[in-house]
Amino acid sequence: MTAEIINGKELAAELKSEMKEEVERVRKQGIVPHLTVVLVGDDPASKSYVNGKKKASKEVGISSQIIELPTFTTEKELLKLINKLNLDRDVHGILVQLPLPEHIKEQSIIEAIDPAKDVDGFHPVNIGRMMTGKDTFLSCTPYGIITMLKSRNIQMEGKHAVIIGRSNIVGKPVGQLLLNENATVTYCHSKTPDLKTYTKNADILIVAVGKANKIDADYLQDGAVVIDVGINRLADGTLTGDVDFASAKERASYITPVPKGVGPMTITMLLKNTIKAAIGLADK
Ligand SMILES: Nc1nc(=O)c2c([nH]1)NC[C@@H]1CN(c3ccc(C(=O)N[C@@H](CCC(=O)O)C(=O)O)cc3)C=[N+]21
Repeated sequence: MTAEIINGKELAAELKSEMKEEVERVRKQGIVPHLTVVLVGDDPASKSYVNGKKKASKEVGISSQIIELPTFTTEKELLKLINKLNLDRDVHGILVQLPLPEHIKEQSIIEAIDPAKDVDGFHPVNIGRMMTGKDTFLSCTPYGIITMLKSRNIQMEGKHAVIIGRSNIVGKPVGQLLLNENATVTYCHSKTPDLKTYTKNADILIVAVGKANKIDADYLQDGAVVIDVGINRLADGTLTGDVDFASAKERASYITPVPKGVGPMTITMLLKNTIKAAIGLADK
């Protein structure tokens, strides 16, 4: 079997053109959706992601601002800024780019953001709402993954979804969303012995391990749906996922590439959350 490729960049473009119209509509009601991105330090990868967010916001008519702070910014200073942004009625979405420098406790920053402006969906209140299946801001990568599956009408109900990786921003929440869709969910991680026993039984395999080309066709059941969340930059500068694409696509039914897969969808869901935040806050 040769898999159908789910191109995240193309799907993102379709969704962005729909969102552009929605932004035009809300702008007519006097709401100008605004996203503030806070970047602490000068990690080149973070800078490039943040610029991607700014560019995508512009494409759909969302106003955005990047606040760049030096690495030596203290936790207290950052908390003060967040508090100011929480109170600013013109700011609808607040995103603090992760990872933060080591001297800043990420969790205190995440918990300081007003849940109504938490377009990343990382605040414990929003995670709790997601777990209980309530309307909320879904974390962007998991939300993007579910949107990719739905775009191809891939059935989740009753299917065995296996997730490799248990991070708070990808693995754990994507499992919850799949469970909400009535999939049977198995979490695997770096301490799981004999990974193949699990992956071989996966109808849907979500790979978020951060190791280039770790999963090849040998790990897959025939016809599996393979979602590659990895972004690994090789020594020669090329970007590759956690899945050996050339090998896996010969056994999968659907597969997402890297680049042009989950990454562009992550940014697109952030825009969707920002519009939702703007509409939600306007009612307050
Ligand atoms: N608070 C916070 N929220 C995030 O959502 C967040 C974060 N911190 N920290 C880092 C990760 C990573 N992330 C990506 C988004 C888009 C691409 C993306 O668009 N990638 C392109 C390639 C981009 C390139 O060429 O470098 C692609 O896969 O086609 C990748 C990675 C968001 N993150």
